[in-house]
Amino acid sequence: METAHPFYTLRQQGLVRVGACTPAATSGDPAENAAEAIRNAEDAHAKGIDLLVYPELNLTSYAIDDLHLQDGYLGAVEQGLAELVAASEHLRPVLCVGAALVRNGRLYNCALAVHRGRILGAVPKSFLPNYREYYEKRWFALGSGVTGLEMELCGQTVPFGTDLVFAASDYADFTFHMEICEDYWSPVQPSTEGALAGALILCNLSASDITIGKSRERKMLCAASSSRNMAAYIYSASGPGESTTDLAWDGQGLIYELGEELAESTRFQWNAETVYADVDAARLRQERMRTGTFNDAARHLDHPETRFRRIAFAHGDLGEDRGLVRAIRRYPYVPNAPERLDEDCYEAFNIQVEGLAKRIRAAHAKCVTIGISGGIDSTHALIVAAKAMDRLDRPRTDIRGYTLPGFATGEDTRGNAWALMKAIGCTAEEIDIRPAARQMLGDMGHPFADGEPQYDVTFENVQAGLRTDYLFRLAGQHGGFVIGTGDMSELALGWCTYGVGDHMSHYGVNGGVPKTLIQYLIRWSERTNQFDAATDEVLERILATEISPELVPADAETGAMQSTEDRIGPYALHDFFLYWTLRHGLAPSKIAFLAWHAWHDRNAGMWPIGHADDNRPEYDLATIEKWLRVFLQRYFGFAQFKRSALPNGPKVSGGGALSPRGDWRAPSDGTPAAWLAELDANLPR
Ligand SMILES: Nc1ncnc2c1ncn2[C@@H]1O[C@H](COP(=O)(O)OP(=O)(O)OC[C@H]2O[C@@H]([n+]3cccc(C(=O)O)c3)[C@H](O)[C@@H]2O)[C@@H](O)[C@H]1O
Ligand SMILES: Nc1ncnc2c1ncn2[C@@H]1O[C@H](COP(=O)(O)OP(=O)(O)OP(=O)(O)O)[C@@H](O)[C@H]1O
Ligand SMILES: NC(=O)CC[C@H](N)C(=O)O
Repeated sequence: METAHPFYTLRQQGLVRVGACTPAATSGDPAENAAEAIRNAEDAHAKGIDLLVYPELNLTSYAIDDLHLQDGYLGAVEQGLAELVAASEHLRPVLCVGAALVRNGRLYNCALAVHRGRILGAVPKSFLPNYREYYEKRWFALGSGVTGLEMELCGQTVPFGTDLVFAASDYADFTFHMEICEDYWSPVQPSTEGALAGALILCNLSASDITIGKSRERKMLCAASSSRNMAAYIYSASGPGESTTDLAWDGQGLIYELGEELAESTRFQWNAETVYADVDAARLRQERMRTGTFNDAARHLDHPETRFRRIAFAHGDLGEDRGLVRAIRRYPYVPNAPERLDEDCYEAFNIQVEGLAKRIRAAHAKCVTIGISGGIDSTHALIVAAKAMDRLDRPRTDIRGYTLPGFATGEDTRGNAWALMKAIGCTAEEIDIRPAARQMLGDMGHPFADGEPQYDVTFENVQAGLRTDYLFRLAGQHGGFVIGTGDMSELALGWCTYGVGDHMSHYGVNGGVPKTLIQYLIRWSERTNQFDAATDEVLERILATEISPELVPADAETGAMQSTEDRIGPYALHDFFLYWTLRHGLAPSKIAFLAWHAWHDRNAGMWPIGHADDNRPEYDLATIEKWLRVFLQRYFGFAQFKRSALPNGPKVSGGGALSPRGDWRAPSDGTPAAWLAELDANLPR
């Protein structure tokens, strides 16, 4: 295998490829089960899998009743294990295999970690089911409380106990724990202690007979375990080939991470199957670090890491490019699946409406004022305000919409602004800000006042400032307050005019909504008939218009409007960068790695439902790097002072918010140097 630039390797990015194997079982034949396990391990090796989880007692067989207690049989199990250990010598994955083993005259139902010819440890099952169809206490000794021991196995001295976590010495964040089937049905799950002791990946070797509804129950437990323990959870249940004397087996392999399913096997099939996925162990470590409850829970259980043995092993990763087996959303704030998208939009929209309605009532506002540009942010703020007034049983005329054309306002957007205000039924007015702007620019000695085409930031900010000035004074005049329209993406970038500008308002309804979601919220309001057909028609027109602040006149030769995305980069990428920075704290090079996998091929992966076919860009690594630099410079540098003085507004997304009183606190005089240096050091050149 060829060595790749570290940037392209899973190890560098803190990802570990894990597999759940459902082998073809042969009931009561350890030699054949070992041979099958070796075939599965070789297949996993070829797939580049780092950690492979087999079912409970896969070498021994689970449903063999009193055969478990036959010395002749137990010898065959150890022989099978020895063959697997020998075969593992040249294989990549750590193998989590199940076998019944005798130690000190007691038979234990064990999970063993086997890697490159070494048995790293043996963990006995803590909880033995002995109710309904289960009789495990008839054969096995309880593992609960068994710690600190060793056993002799296949000529090796092997750590034995429920106090083991395994950690690769040459692969950061590759740490795991093993538990066995019933262990995760228990109210006190052994893997919780393993997680608190440092394991990021939790493995469950299971022999769970299938009855109606059991699959859902197992998924629920995987989701809950991975979510509560802030971990990846790999689960493998025995499949066809186990004895069907009284029970049946479906072979269910599952991989979960932080409550979300990454992979699932096909059940009820005779052939072996290994499902696999790349789990983001570094993200899990981050998640624990940023959720104090995880530390508190360790204290609550008297710090399991002081009791656990940490078994080190050298993984021996060769540093090859193994691609990425993991779905990465192009739009982290926009779900791909239609039902999820509708649910998210319903919640987002109602959070905004609820936030504003409460504020209107609390402020005893006679009206609200909004600057209506014909762009999507102010459009969205207006439809949220309309619903808020509806909910308060007040007329929509209590919304005072102002279109405030300046030097660069296009006729189309101005027309859209008017059409929208009419369709919504708010009070609509127009004030030409150009005379006031000319006056101000002249007073300031700006060359534009003398006819020079100097369209600099001052020229822009004078217009943005005057609009805000008008809106605040009009709000005061009419007994109301100003609704801010700026969105979360603009706050991330500091893409607004500070203080006396669109940065300021009395209540910012969109501050918690990223730009990429706003378009979907407007579409959702159309799809779910929140407004009438006339409004929907205007909304469609507005969605079709390119995002532009319209602060600088159109190009004299081409007539092209100033495009926001030409200047600061695509919001699609900025929202991607924002999500992984704000919510997960990932290093910039890791974010570039994920962005490249998500965006470099327009035909790969999913697009959100309804996403236009003719608007499916792709970005190479150089482009991603270019805009990521802009993002880092603005987000960690220049933009924070604007966020530190932010109006109130509701948090909307689980992906974070930028209020200095909420999810994101940072100094207003910071520097992006460390993040830019990390990018320099780790991107391929
Ligand atoms: N850390 C810090 N603490 C305190 N003050 C700091 C500061 N860093 C810069 N400053 C000062 O802040 C000022 C610069 O900030 P600011 O006045 O906001 O102005 P600035 O960010 O330079 O300009 C606003 C930008 O936002 C764009 N914009 C405006 C309006 C709407 C939209 C839109 O598309 O929605 C876009 C516009 O095109 C322009 O590029 C300077 O006077 C600078 O000295
Ligand atoms: N011509 C205009 N008339 C009224 N208000 C305006 C006008 N232009 C800008 N504004 C106000 O300033 C805000 C920021 O304007 P700008 O167009 O620069 O950015 P934007 O983020 O693209 O917003 P939008 O999508 O609402 O246009 C707008 O949301 C709007 O409230
Ligand atoms: N092997 C086991 O521990 C099976 C018990 C488990 N509660 C089940 O329902 O599948």
